[in-house]
Amino acid sequence: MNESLDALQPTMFREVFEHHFTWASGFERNIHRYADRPAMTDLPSGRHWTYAELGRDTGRLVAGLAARGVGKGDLVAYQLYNCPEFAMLYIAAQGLRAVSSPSNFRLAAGELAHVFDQTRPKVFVYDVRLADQVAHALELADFNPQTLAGVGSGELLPGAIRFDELLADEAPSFHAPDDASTWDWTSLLFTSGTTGMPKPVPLTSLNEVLTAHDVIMHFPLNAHESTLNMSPWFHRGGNYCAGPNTMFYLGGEVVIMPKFDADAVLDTIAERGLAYVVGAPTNLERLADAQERRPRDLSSLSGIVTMGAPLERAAALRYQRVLSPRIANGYGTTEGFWNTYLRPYDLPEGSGTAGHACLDDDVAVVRLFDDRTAAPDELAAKDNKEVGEVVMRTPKAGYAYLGHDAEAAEKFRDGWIYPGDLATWDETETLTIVGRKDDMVISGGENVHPVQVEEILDADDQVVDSLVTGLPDKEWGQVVVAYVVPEPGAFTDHQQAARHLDRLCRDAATLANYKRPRLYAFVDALPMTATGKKQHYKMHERTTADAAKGLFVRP
Ligand SMILES: CC(=O)SCCNC(=O)CCNC(=O)[C@H](O)C(C)(C)COP(=O)(O)OP(=O)(O)OC[C@H]1O[C@@H](n2cnc3c(N)ncnc32)[C@H](O)[C@@H]1OP(=O)(O)O
Repeated sequence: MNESLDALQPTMFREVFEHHFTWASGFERNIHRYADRPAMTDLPSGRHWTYAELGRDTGRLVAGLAARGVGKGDLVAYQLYNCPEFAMLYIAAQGLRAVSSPSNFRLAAGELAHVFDQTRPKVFVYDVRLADQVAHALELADFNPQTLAGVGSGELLPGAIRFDELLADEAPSFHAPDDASTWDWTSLLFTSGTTGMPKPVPLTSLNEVLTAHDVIMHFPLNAHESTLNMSPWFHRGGNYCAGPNTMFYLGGEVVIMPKFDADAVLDTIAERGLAYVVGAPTNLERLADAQERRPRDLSSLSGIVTMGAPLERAAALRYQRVLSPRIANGYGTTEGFWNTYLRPYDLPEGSGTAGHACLDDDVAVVRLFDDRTAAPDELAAKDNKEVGEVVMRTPKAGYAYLGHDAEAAEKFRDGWIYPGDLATWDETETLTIVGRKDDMVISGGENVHPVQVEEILDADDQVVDSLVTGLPDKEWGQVVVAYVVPEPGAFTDHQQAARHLDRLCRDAATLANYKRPRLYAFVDALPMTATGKKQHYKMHERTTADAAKGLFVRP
């Protein structure tokens, strides 16, 4: 050992790493480096920003929020469709060492109240079109944020101000705080826990930077390119997958379309020469249908990236043929972003798989015991495609939940994330996702936890028991379906019964609309374990056959 080298400390590097390797520093660099280049274009309003203009407006927002007392560690929460204000709040929070926290605009009032209960944000910004549900949620949570602001021209809630009033008249351009640290918590996202209710996932500035790096490298993306992320930005796969997080760190342009419309996306690719579009497989399915109906020139595309649900083999091959030869698919979680990536050159052979581990990540499939607990030290066999649990270790995760220590201890163990996905791998360590440990359904890229729906159905006095699962579907990946055991003599008219239960779900304050079952089947009994647990996988296995037999009733 060279003692002089051993005694030498990388002190200056540590300083630079900690204070100048933040997401905010990266964005600030681009304000100057790419001052006159396009940063953001909002398609519905036609508004657009260069980097200098975005630096100016986010500087005004930083000053306006600071004047309202927002500082280090304060939560700046918002419930917005993809829009310029969303991007500006995300940036401005980083200019204050505050924490930005977007929530799902499809949440039911009771679910949003749960978000308020857990986080009590100092600022809450909402789209005025969501005013009714926000008002209901604030009332349920008995909560009044210090600052409540509305985006849009409709009527405001009592006590709310317009978003524009948050912008100071005079302020310096955005500046990364000198004391900001790569270790600061900068974002708080939400994932649905085992109960289905939103659970807060914090990310550090370093997580934000490394996620941007990862996306830039894997697509790959260049600073002169424009992207359109079709997913809602409140998802990790939205903002972070060539949305504001990546593109403003890189210096490229974000094109905003708040409401997904396949024809409008294809027209925009052709008109604006977009390099990438990103979305869940459901988005791609609709794009492919629309492109087949009316072909456009999509030659500007460097690729299409999808995540949020498995990409089926036949679908991947079709999108390659109809949309772009370069189709990619990331597999991961809100906690850790993507950890495997199906690269365009893996196609067509690899289609249907989730590809290989990402550059900075360790991914393994570990053996399961009979009761489906993982054996962390034993790998699942690669040669006979043994089904195990996939685990990952990644610098893109914060390895924490806010206020859910028990669930954090379950999910994060010895530096590994246990997301609950069942998978196989082969000799080349290509991963294939085959199911879930916890019976979660993925519909259109959104997670639905059966228990959250079953609780609502079971509360009806004509229902003995219910079981919610997913029916495989070409467009949605899976459609949420419910098997219901009625009380003797109840629900003789199945059509009427389905309508009654659908109304129950629509009216439930704790269930977002997209989670409600689209089909119902009425059965005499449900499969149970010896200890009285519902066996979802058994019903899941028969859904396709039941659909073919016409067993399901649409409300
Ligand atoms: C690690 C990660 O973060 S990856 C996350 C990736 N996930 C995603 O990106 C989510 C992608 N999904 C979506 O954006 C949307 O669900 C879409 C685009 C697929 C469908 O949305 P839209 O067609 O715009 O639906 P819209 O909002 O107009 O609602 C129409 C109906 O569809 C329902 N709906 C919307 N999304 C879904 C869904 N995912 N599943 C089931 N139903 C849905 C709505 O509840 C509504 O029902 P109703 O008319 O009976 O009330």
